Amino acid sequence: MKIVADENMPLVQELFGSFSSVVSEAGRKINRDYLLDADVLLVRSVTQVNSGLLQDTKVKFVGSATIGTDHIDQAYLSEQGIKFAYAPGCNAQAVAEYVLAAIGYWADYAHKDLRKCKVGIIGAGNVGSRVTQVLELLGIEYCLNDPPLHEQGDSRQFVSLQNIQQCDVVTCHVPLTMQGQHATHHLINQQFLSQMPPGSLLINSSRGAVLDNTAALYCKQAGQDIDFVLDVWENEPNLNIELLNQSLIATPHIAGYSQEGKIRGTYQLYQAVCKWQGIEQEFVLKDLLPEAPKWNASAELRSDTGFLHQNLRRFYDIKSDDQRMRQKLAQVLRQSGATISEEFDNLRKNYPQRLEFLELM
Ligand SMILES: NC(=O)C1=CN([C@@H]2O[C@H](COP(=O)(O)OP(=O)(O)OC[C@H]3O[C@@H](n4cnc5c(N)ncnc54)[C@H](O)[C@@H]3O)[C@@H](O)[C@H]2O)C=CC1
Ligand SMILES: O=C(O)C(=O)[C@H](O)COP(=O)(O)O
Repeated sequence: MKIVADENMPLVQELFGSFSSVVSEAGRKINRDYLLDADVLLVRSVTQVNSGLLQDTKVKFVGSATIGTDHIDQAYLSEQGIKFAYAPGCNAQAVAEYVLAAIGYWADYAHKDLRKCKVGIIGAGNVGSRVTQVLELLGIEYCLNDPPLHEQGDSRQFVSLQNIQQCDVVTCHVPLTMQGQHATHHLINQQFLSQMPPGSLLINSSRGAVLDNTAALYCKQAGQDIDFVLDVWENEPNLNIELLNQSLIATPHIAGYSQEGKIRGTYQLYQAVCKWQGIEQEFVLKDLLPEAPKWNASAELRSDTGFLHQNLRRFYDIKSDDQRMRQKLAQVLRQSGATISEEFDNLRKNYPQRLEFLELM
């Protein structure tokens, strides 16, 4: 068996090497030439998997070590009888910790008392649910919006998007969908943004196009008093620098980039390939995950979340990710040579080790 894999996937050789040859390559460079004699293709979100990539190849299994699957033409794979697997929930905790760090930084920056704030969560799946766990841990009020789950009979209480947009903090945890009754493309649009109260915060760590980036820039340029924490951008990796400049926190699509999240992603695909091939698994996940110091959000923190940012930053300092991105992209703009897109990808490829720090169920 021959596997072609994104070079940003950890442990591929270790997990698959005993029963397959493995070729690793930068995700954006994987093209049909790499795949002509490949049986399995393992990608991350930067490789568009469709007929243009797979036609006339013998690939029979595609795996994406990610939660989001908007880069995969699943209808084509199904038509061609190509098996598909992804990694639901693999890095959900990392995103929830990113959101907590963003809220903590904003509260510190804007002198907000989080005990008097309400967080509106759009999308109550793996990530959104972990965000609720984190907020409950800290005694911070929240509400949920998820029409598909509500229609499926989920027993949790849900509110309308109109209620969400009145919250002090809005955080998006939906897939990017272009069609259908609940399509999420530009879900956060000019109308939504205009209804957000002065001094509120919008966090987008889902997909760039869930937020209309042009509308977001317009509202800031028009002087609207809302803050943005943006991890994902329309037209990645060629993001809108002016929107970055207008954001409180800007990061290069790394909300899910904990070591554990990346390892779980590869491991979930290892499990899927072993099942597909009838191979007995040699490895167990817990033996692959790093030891990490855990933060016990003590009771007193529940009473005074004012120290949230100061307490959190020793585990994850979101502002350092923001500063690194701004410095690197500013260098690009000053010098010829590298491009914004190349630097965006470099920031992700060379992202420093980050370990998960919360004990969630
Ligand atoms: N920035 C990053 O590094 C990461 C980003 N993501 C993104 O976050 C998204 C969510 O991740 P999970 O929560 O694990 O996915 P999930 O599939 O567990 O949950 C998504 C939820 O969104 C809901 N939903 C769909 N359309 C909606 C709409 N129009 N309004 C409200 N809710 C809607 C679904 O019913 C579902 O409950 C992923 O699809 C991915 O695009 C995920 C991991 C890392
Ligand atoms: O899992 C997802 O969905 C994500 O957004 C990942 O953080 C994407 O990471 P890459 O696949 O782009 O490395």
